[in-house]
Amino acid sequence: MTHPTDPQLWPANVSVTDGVLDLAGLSVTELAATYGTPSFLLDVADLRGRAARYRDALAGAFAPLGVDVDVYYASKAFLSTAVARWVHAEGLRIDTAAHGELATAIAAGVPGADIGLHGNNKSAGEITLALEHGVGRIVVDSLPEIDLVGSIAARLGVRAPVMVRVTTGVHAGGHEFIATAHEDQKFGLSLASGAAAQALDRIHADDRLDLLGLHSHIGSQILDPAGFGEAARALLRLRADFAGRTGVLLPEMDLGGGFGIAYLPTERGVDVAALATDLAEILTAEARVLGTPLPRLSFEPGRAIVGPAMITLYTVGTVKDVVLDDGGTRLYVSVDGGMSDNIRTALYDADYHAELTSRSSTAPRVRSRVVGKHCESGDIVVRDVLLPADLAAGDLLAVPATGAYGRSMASNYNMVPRAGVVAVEDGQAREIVRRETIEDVLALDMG
Ligand SMILES: Cc1ncc(COP(=O)(O)O)c(C=O)c1O
Ligand SMILES: N[C@@H](CCCC[NH3+])C(=O)O
Repeated sequence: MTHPTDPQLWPANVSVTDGVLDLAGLSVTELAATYGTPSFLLDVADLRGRAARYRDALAGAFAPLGVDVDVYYASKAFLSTAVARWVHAEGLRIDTAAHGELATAIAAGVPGADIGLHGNNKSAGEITLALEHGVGRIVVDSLPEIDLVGSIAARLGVRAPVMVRVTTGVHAGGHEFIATAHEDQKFGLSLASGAAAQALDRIHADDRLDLLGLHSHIGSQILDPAGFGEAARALLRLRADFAGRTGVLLPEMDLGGGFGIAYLPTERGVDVAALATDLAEILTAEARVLGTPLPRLSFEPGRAIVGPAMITLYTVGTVKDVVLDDGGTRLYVSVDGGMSDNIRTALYDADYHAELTSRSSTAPRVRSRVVGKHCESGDIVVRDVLLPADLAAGDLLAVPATGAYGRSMASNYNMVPRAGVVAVEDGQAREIVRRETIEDVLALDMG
């Protein structure tokens, strides 16, 4: 059994007394009574600590080289105005990829200069909103987008700061659906086909655009850091080629996000300090070969900042023993949420862990599966976990490491209201995203 205090898997401020989990000074039994379940519970100090550690590790590794580093929080992992303010206060900027994320960052009071805009199919409305708010950069993802951004900038009378997202051919990431830099997928401009160089030339020749540099995001939930170095070297070479052609040495380079975290007691997340130190060496060596100084760098971690800072709290309902082909049994533990608050298990075969957190149990641990309440047999939250055999309706189960791509990918499947997010700090809790009600769901029905 893993005791829920392993900081790789659980938020930093958890403890367990008589089997009851306490998060930042409040027990999950009190939190469930006040806010209901399923709920996402956020350890605010843990979130802020991770943001600060990423900033310090990445900036610290490059400071001795005289290279400045910006860290953008990839808000697709999870965003609310409170989270935007907290991570911004820790020195992170905000990376957005659609209207809602951009609007939330703006509503949080994050200055435009500290916001970036991504997307493979940005609308004219999104680009206009970004430029009206003076975003620090728009990451161009296709050739047609160059003219779209240019024409909107001209209409607004501004010069648009842009980067070019380069598909480097590096294959990385936890699942095919979340690898983003191989050739046959929708993101970016290919290095191999020459599309990236063509984009650079076009932007360079366009007075409406200010070309800041190159961007690469190779994938998500990456546990082997080698791909970052490979992609970075490819970008430095492209930058040197461009400088050779035009005499312009691009000032910035973004190496994206994708830093993997632990989802199981046996896993370890990426050691960002070690990764940053290795990367600093790789980039220094490559820059020496190319004879070019290093650019200002940026990174876009999402999952690694918010993922481990949240847990999902569920109430157990039906529990049944199912006989398997091998003659053994599996305990099917149904909870009051499921694929509507965590689609990752169904979508990526993702693994999660779960613990009973509302009482202690001396019952033997048995092979179990935590499933949701939706009308799909694939509605699985935790595929394989050992749970006490005496689990019963009314028990509280917690699933750790659900802060990233849980609430942000939540749905109303079966017309369930989406779970809220409760932020806890120093014994105080408040909902930062309100739990939806049936009235919210019905309100969209126009009759
Ligand atoms: C462009 C871009 N930047 C950053 C991220 C953040 O990734 P992660 O949450 O894996 O750190 C993503 C998602 O993978 C992305 O597409
Ligand atoms: N949603 C994915 C990550 C995609 C990241 C966006 N490029 C996940 O849950 O792992």
